[in-house]
Amino acid sequence: MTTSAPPGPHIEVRGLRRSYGTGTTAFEAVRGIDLVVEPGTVVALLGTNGAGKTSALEVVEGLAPPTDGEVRVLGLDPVADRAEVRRRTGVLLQTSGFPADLTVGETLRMWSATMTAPRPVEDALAELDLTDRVDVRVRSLSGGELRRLDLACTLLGEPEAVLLDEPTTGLDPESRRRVWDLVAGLRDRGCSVLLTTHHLEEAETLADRVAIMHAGRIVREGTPAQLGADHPSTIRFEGAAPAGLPDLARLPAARRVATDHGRTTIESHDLQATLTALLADAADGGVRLAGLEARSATLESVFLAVASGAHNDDRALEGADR
Ligand SMILES: Nc1ncnc2c1ncn2[C@@H]1O[C@H](COP(=O)(O)OP(=O)(O)OP(=O)(O)O)[C@@H](O)[C@H]1O
Repeated sequence: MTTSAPPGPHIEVRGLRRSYGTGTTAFEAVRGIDLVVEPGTVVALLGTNGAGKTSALEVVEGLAPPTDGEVRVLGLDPVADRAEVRRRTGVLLQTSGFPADLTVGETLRMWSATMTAPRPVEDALAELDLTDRVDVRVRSLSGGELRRLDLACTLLGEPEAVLLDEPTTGLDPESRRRVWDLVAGLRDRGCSVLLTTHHLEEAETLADRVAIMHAGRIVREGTPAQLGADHPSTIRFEGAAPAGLPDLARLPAARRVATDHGRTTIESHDLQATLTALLADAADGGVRLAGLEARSATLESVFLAVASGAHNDDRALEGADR
């Protein structure tokens, strides 16, 4: 990896807008977003379907010019300085377009031949667990293997900045974990990573910062902990509230109690206070709470609030129409 990036963010997006079509049929998919990815960090772009994640990422990748706003990758313009940006970044698109007749090994060697300083193909194969697939033709690969081949190609040039559009879609849990380790390794060696994902656990595990998009705008941005801070924790157990327990709604810091899908959920603003009181009541009443679990606010609760339109619209509109 070279170290020629100027000091400052590896990826910088300011007031980015992207529209499709013109005139009365124009549609603005990205409506003024700001995003910064510092070296050695992972930023996850989450969002509802059609939120504009891919549309934004394609501009950062240099595949389309912005309708308005500015994008810098390693201090360069991804469209005007396309050749250099391409050489120093790794891009994983949502779908790959490898020739179906080539084998895995041929594909990687062909890719490697286009690069100035690729790493050994064998290392890339081993890293993505593809060594025993080296002679298999692309057309015969499973969806997960194809995704791993795609990733191997993305990382072959030892990129300084990496853009990954849904890197683990279609991967089984074990392969997904392997990709997470790989992304964490990239970060540890100073690489910047901007990825989109629908897996909230992926964002929670990997991302230093998360941006949640909805209808073309970033409506939440921060560390996973910051995003969860305003949201209630949850306590769950199987079935309805058992006889022998006092009214759950009167537990300290309990906000909402609901029983659906065969489970009772208690939302709390102070998990420790609510849980302590619940356990004391259960002990006093000789009640066993089956399948008991307690969780701090997760990205899932933040995301669901955004998706259901319960987010703070003032913040959503901050970036609008600037
Ligand atoms: N070429 C295009 N022409 C017109 N509209 C488009 C085009 N590409 C995307 N869109 C629209 O732009 C919006 C944003 O799409 P985009 O693919 O960026 O969303 P996304 O957040 O990546 O969605 P998903 O999570 O479903 O992949 C969608 O409403 C989509 O229909």
